[in-house]
Amino acid sequence: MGSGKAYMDNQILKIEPVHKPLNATVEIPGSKSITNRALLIAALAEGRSVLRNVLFSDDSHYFMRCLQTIGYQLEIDETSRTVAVTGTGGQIPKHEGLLELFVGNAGTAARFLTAFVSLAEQGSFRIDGIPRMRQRPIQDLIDALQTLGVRIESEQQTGCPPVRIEAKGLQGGRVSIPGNKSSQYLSAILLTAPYAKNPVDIEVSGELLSAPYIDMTKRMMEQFGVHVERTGNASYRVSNQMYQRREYIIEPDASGASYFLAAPAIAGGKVKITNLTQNSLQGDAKFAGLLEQMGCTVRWGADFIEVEKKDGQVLTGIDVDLNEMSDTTMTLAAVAPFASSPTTIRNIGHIRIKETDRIHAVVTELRKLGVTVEEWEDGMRIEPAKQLTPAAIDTYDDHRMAMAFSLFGLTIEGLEIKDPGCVSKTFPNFFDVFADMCKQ
Ligand SMILES: O=C(O)C1=C[C@@H](OP(=O)(O)O)[C@@H](O)[C@H](O)C1
Ligand SMILES: C=C(OP(=O)(O)O)C(=O)O
Repeated sequence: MGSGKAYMDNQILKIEPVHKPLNATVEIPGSKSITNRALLIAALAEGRSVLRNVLFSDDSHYFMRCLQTIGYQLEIDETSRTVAVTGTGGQIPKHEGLLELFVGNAGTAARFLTAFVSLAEQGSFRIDGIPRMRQRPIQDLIDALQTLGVRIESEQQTGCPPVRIEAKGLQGGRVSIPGNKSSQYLSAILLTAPYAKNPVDIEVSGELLSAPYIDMTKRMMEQFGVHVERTGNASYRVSNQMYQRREYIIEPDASGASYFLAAPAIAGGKVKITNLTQNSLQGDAKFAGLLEQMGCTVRWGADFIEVEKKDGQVLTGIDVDLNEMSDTTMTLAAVAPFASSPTTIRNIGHIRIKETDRIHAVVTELRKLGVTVEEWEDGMRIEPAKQLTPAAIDTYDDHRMAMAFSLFGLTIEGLEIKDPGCVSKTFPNFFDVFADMCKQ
């Protein structure tokens, strides 16, 4: 089987069930969120940073290509998963005319690069993506950057990309930013704030969703030598500072790991993920805790995490607020029908504006398999399934739909995943790693 990237659009992949308990050790590619933060920070630092265990997927390719288009020198070695970035100490390279940056459907690239190019002293930039990206809101970030002195607008006044920026540097000052659509706006401002002309005081108005990603941003900024001051419950101050170039090892992707941790919960046996630890920067590493609540045994080692479902162990459903790790909604939704009681997933309304309307997509595909599900605006309740029927799963150009629903194929004979190549957004060799897990 080739890597996800090799698939043709609309190809269908049949998942082969496993007939014995799993017993596998799995290596997961680098984190998307950490890779794209590290690339941005390294570009802003002065001198050459070497990033290791870099994720090579659509989202990171777009990010790297955009940095190259802007004028950064990247030494890319995909075989050793290493990228060396020569940073320019906050001076964004000059260019003539309009610079077009294409970000596909990478939310992190769209949001982080919008703030990043706003640091340029001069120059016109246009950031655009695939049609779905043109439906993903960015107005709150545009408003915040305007407040900080940037000339920026949503080109078609839709509040979504394409975004036009006439750069003249980031002035800094006070800004309030809503946190109820995406945490990526706040991360974008925090990451670039050290290079504003004046200190930046940021206040989050209203609730902040996906909060662990802000901790990740803060912790990574600290790892590269920049301090973010917490000035209140929901406020931050970043003064003028410089990132320090360094060698940096990127953690395995915890959201990508969730499918493999969930596999033994469905098929029985155990799966160990190497190099993912309890000290992870990623909130999604806590997904294992949900499986533990459902009845699995979880072991954290110095350099691994392992999930086991013991022979005869019955899973129980859980009632969870998944706001802090909403990328794992699809994974939990795939485990839930195998529990003996219902699972309720709450406070995830914002996943309707991601790669697809994820609540609706999950509910629709679970129903195809014969699962009883109740859908509401910001959540769902999944009933235990007495019997699952095989189906061809629509994946909505959403990598997480493809990866999570593959889990059903571990026990259902004849389960098919449509357009499996969409996994290339964050995990191009997903199906190779999945097949290998089943074979071990
Ligand atoms: O900052 C990040 O790296 C991310 C933040 C989250 O998005 P939201 O803050 O939009 O929920 C998450 O879903 C996304 O996959 C990555
Ligand atoms: C929501 C996701 O991606 P992004 O917002 O970074 O495009 C994701 O990877 O599940």
